Amino acid sequence: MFNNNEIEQQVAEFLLQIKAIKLQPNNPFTWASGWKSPIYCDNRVTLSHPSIRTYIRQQLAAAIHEKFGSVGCIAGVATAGIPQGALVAQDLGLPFIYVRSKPKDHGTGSLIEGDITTTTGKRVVVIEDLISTGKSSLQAVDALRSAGYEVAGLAAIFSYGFDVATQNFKQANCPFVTLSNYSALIKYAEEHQYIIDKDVAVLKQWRENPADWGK
Ligand SMILES: O=P(O)(O)OC[C@H]1O[C@H](OP(=O)(O)OP(=O)(O)O)[C@H](O)[C@@H]1O
Ligand SMILES: O=C(O)c1cc(=O)[nH]c(=O)[nH]1
Repeated sequence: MFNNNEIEQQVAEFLLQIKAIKLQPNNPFTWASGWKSPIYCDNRVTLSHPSIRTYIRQQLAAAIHEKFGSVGCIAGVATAGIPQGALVAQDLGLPFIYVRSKPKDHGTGSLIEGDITTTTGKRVVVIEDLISTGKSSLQAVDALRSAGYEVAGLAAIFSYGFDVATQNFKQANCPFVTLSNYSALIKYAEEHQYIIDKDVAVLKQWRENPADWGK
């Protein structure tokens, strides 16, 4: 049974354990959106830990089954969604394709890579590693729809839970599910002394207005 709370906490614990969560209040990260941030969640690190990537793969597969039912294809969002998506596709025995952020500028010039000519498997679930604003995810969703796919929804490992992302997904009419999220992460990190009070204060201030923080 897909149990959200338990999974949220377990994934948060894994991310903290393997130092995939990085805090740099004095040397902020720049995100894909251009936002500055004191925190970075590097889900790519999970790939280097076989038992953790297995857990994530299995939970993503279970979430897809529960939330989106029967699907014919898995699509990864380049680049961090590619390995996660390929693992999930393997788990489910489904075809796999991936969507680049822009068309390749040589060779085939493809935006979507893989066999997109099959008429079966046109109901696809998109795999992303992380949702901040949701822009990268939804760009991939658009590309797939333009190529004739029916996007059942998107599954990601982690979301910051920003309103802007919720609105963007709603506007795009694309349901999504994530294994863990920022509030579960902070709860676990505070309870288990992964962050010091000074950083908790910075994160609280950042979370109030992430788009303008550090500018
Ligand atoms: O929700 P958004 O505001 O779009 O941000 C999230 C995106 O940012 C990261 O990708 P990045 O652009 O860093 O590229 P990568 O996957 O190639 O590392 C992440 O993997 C998501 O795709
Ligand atoms: O928004 C992003 O670019 C981003 C944030 C984050 O915490 N981790 C990541 O991989 N990308």
